[in-house]
Formats: sequence, C-alpha cells, structure tokens
Amino acid sequence: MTADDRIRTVGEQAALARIIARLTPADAAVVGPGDDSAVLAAGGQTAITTDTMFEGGDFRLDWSTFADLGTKCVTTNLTDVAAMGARPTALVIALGVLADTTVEQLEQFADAASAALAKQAPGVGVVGGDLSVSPTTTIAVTALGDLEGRSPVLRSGARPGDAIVVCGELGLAGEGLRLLLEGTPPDDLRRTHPREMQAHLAPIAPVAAGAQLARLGATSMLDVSDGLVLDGFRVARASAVRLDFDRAALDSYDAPLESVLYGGEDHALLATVPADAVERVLSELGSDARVVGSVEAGEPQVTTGGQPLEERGWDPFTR
Ligand SMILES: Nc1ncnc2c1ncn2[C@@H]1O[C@H](COP(=O)(O)OP(=O)(O)O)[C@@H](O)[C@H]1O
Ligand SMILES: Cc1ncc(C[n+]2csc(CCOP(=O)(O)OP(=O)(O)O)c2C)c(N)n1
Ligand SMILES: [Mg+2]
Repeated sequence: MTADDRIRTVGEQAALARIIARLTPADAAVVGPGDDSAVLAAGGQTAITTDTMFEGGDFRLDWSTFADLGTKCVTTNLTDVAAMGARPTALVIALGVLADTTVEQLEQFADAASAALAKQAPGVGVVGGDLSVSPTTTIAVTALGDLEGRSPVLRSGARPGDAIVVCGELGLAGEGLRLLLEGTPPDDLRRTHPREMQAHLAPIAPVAAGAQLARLGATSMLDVSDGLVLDGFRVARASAVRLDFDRAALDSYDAPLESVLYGGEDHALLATVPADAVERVLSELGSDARVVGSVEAGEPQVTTGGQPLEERGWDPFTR
C-alpha cells in the first residue's frame, strides 16, 4: 500500500480495516467495531446525541484537513454529552466521502479522532460507524454518555440568583471563521493566528467539566455552538429567566466582543450554578472557568449590564 491509495482502488473493506486499526478501544465496549452492531456495557441512564457536518455549510476542504475534521467532529459531540452532565462513553462515526479520497486521509482522520478522545475523554472510543461514497463529504457522529446516577442537567433549571459560569474559550472560533472568510490562505492564518485557527478548525474543549459541574450542582447547562447570545436565549426561554452577562467578564476573552457574543462553535460549557457553589466550582475547574454574569427574574431575555442583546447567532437556514 502507498500513500496514494484511493478508496476507489483499494475498496471499502481494505479502507475500513486500515481505519479501524487506528481507533483506540472504548472501555465500555463489549463488542467494538467490526460486527453488525457494537455492544456496550450500559449502566443506568444514557445520554445520546448526534451531529452531522457537510462540506460547504459546516466545513471547507480547502480550509480543513482530514485530521482537523477528525478532531472537530469528536469535540462537538463530546461537548453535547458533557453539557447534559454525563460522562462520555462511546462514539459512532459515519463518513460519506468522495471515491477519490485517499486512505491516508482517512487514516489521518482516525488518528486525530483517537488523539482528541485521548486528550478530552480518556477511555472513550469509536465503537462503530459507516463508510460510504458520497458526492459531498459528510461526517455524522453519534455520541453516548453515562449519567452515572446523576440527574441530567437540562436547559430549564436556571434560577434567579444563580451565577452564570462559562468553562472554555469564547470568540476564538468565530474569529477564526471570520478570518478564513476574508480570504487569507489558511496556511498563512495557521502561522499568524494559531489559536483562532485551532479553535475553529480543530477545537479542544474542557469535556470533563460537564460531569464536574453536574456534581457541583449546576442547575442548567448547554454547550455554546450557535453563539453565546443565541444559546443563552435557549436557556432563558427554557428556564423562564433573564441571563445578564457582565461586560467586564465578556471583555476578558481573547477575541472581539462581536465574536464572543455571536461567533459560535465555541463548544464551551455555559452553566448556571447556585451562588453558594461558585467558590467550589472555580477552585475545582481552575482557570478554564469564569463567572460571566448572573441569572435574574424577568421575561426570558439576554442582557449585558441590564441592556437587551439582539437575539441573533448561527442559523444554517437563514445565514
Ligand atoms: N431531525 C430531528 N429529529 C428529532 N429531533 C431533532 C432533529 N433535529 C434536531 N433535533 C433535536 O432538536 C434539539 C436542538 O438541536 P440542535 O440545535 O442540533 O442541538 P445542539 O445545538 O445542542 O446540537 C436537539 O435536542 C436535537 O436532538
Ligand atoms: C465553511 C463554513 N461556513 C460556516 C461555518 C460556521 N458554522 C457552521 S455550523 C455552525 C454552528 C454550529 O453548527 P450546528 O450544526 O448548528 O451545531 P449544533 O448547534 O447542532 O450543535 C457555525 C457557526 C463553518 N464552520 N464553516
Ligand atoms: Mg448542544
């Protein structure tokens, strides 16, 4: 086999064998990849989520390498599981790729997915998936998580008096997208703006913080994918409260305010925690976590210093 092998020459079986060989096994798997289904030793309540990325609207192959995509699809799904307060256990990854895709690209995808799991959720593995030929490169990931006996942390539990905590970065991924859209070649941007490029193209998030926040009594949580304000509105509506962000806290992030508020794809965890839990949250989560505001009584709204923020953010249909 050479570096130029394409799926159209080696075929599905050989390509799959080469991908599967590079995946780290999941601790929870009784049967891993290779049979008709995987089998997990499931404990109690299971969190389950799925997310699909299409070339064009979700990523561009002239911006992202297959390694970038392997990292990104793992992180975006792990944070959805984490945002329920669950501990991720396993992923299923379905790939639709052009027949001209090289096996080396698939191997780079698998290596990056394995590395992203090792970094963010050790013991979690890819237990199965699918490989098909498609005119549009498509990545569909399903993630599972174990609630370990805890109640799920919903969007609807925020209460007036809670503090708003963000765990992870805000604004860098949106800034990365903005820079790429300006047209500078991605390889130049990787040199001049490494943090923004990593946040947008190959994000890593504080996944373990989800279960930690749940243990520490978080009353609501979600992962910020469509922008802090738009996702904030989801919590505000579900909980029938107003979220008030502190302007100085928002300014403490390493990106312009516009990207912090509306950029999206941060995959930071936005949680509300009772005021008396804040000290423990900050000491246990360390520098990843910041208090960014407070939950107030009132009409469902998102404000900063009491001033309403416009409800906008990422919407794939109206962009
Ligand atoms: N086709 C669908 N059928 C059923 N439920 C869906 C479908 N698409 C989205 N949902 C549900 O709608 C909710 C919002 O979806 P989404 O915005 O993708 O969530 P998130 O931003 O957390 O990934 C999720 O609970 C998701 O499971
Ligand atoms: C080429 C390209 N254009 C635009 C974007 C911006 N973008 C795509 S998806 C998304 C937000 C999150 O995606 P979605 O599939 O809605 O995730 P979910 O909210 O379901 O977790 C953003 C900001 C991008 N990543 N790449
Ligand atoms: Mg989510």
